[in-house]
Amino acid sequence: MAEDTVPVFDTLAVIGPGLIGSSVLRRAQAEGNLARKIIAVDKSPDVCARVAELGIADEVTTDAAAAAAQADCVMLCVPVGAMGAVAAQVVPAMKPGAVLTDVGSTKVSVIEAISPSLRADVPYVPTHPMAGTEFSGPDAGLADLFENRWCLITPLDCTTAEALEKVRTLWERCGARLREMTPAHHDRVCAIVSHLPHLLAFTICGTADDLASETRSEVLDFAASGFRDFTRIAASDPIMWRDIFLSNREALLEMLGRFMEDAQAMARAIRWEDSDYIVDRIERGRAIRKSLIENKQA
Ligand SMILES: NC(=O)C1=CN([C@@H]2O[C@H](COP(=O)(O)OP(=O)(O)OC[C@H]3O[C@@H](n4cnc5c(N)ncnc54)[C@H](O)[C@@H]3O)[C@@H](O)[C@H]2O)C=CC1
Ligand SMILES: O=C(O)C(=O)Cc1ccc(O)cc1
Repeated sequence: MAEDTVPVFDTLAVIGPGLIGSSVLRRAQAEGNLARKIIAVDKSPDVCARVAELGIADEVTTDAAAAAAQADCVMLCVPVGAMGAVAAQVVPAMKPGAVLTDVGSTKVSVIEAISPSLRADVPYVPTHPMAGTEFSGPDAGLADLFENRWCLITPLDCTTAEALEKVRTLWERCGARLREMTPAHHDRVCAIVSHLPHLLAFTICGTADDLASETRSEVLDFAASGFRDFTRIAASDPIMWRDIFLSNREALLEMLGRFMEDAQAMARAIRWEDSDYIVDRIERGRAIRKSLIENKQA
């Protein structure tokens, strides 16, 4: 058997087969070399029934501990606020040497929440695939969601080299590009590139919605592409984003503070007709967009 056809894990349990978890399931099914057997676990019987209907896992159950007991890798794909409780349920049931990993959008507080459940014989590899959409649930997943997207990995002292290598291979086989960093650095980077933009999108839609009703209907009728682009992000899942904001509170508040200072500076430039400042800021935005396109991340 060629090396890249050998499955990375014998049995992979995906806990929370929503957008991200079901994308991993679909990829595992499409490639055949992520795991020999795939188990999907969700607390919601409706989600389990849908995953079974979609036929994207070999086994589907609401019993997280029973699935974890069979698995060589348990991947937590639940909202970040649920990670600690789910780890407490699954880790005691895991086989010695089986790998624990998560895909949460924040890392410091997820690691803090999972740490009390960790065992010396269960290596833990925290990850964050930087790919997604505004949709959630098992129907939203895509086998190529991670193709050419970054997956950030924040190894810890309890991350063995062997577990890290396996999780890296799993994400490479999902098509992702990998980057390792510390959990604290991860949270600052994601606060600016992901969490603050979502906060701004939710806020601007709220501001528009607070306007008098006739103006609000005009917003809906005439929304130019600027507003429309914010509404896509603002359609994201409220529980997931509540959890992200609360769990990355410090880094997010710091980036929001910086943003508000810069927005004030822009307001001042507009008030005093400082054209050079305005043009400079817009040119910087255009340059960032151009680099994203060159990096194939647009
Ligand atoms: N949506 C996105 O674009 C991205 C999300 N993430 C992270 O991935 C994780 C999952 O996000 P999505 O797939 O978007 O969420 P989702 O809402 O589509 O799926 C989450 C699933 O977890 C299940 N769940 C919740 N609590 C549970 C529990 N205690 N036990 C078992 N199942 C439970 C829910 O029933 C749901 O089916 C989150 O931590 C999120 O921060 C990471 C990258 C991108
Ligand atoms: O849909 C979008 O624009 C996203 O930003 C998706 C996304 C959401 C959460 C993450 O942690 C990573 C990516």
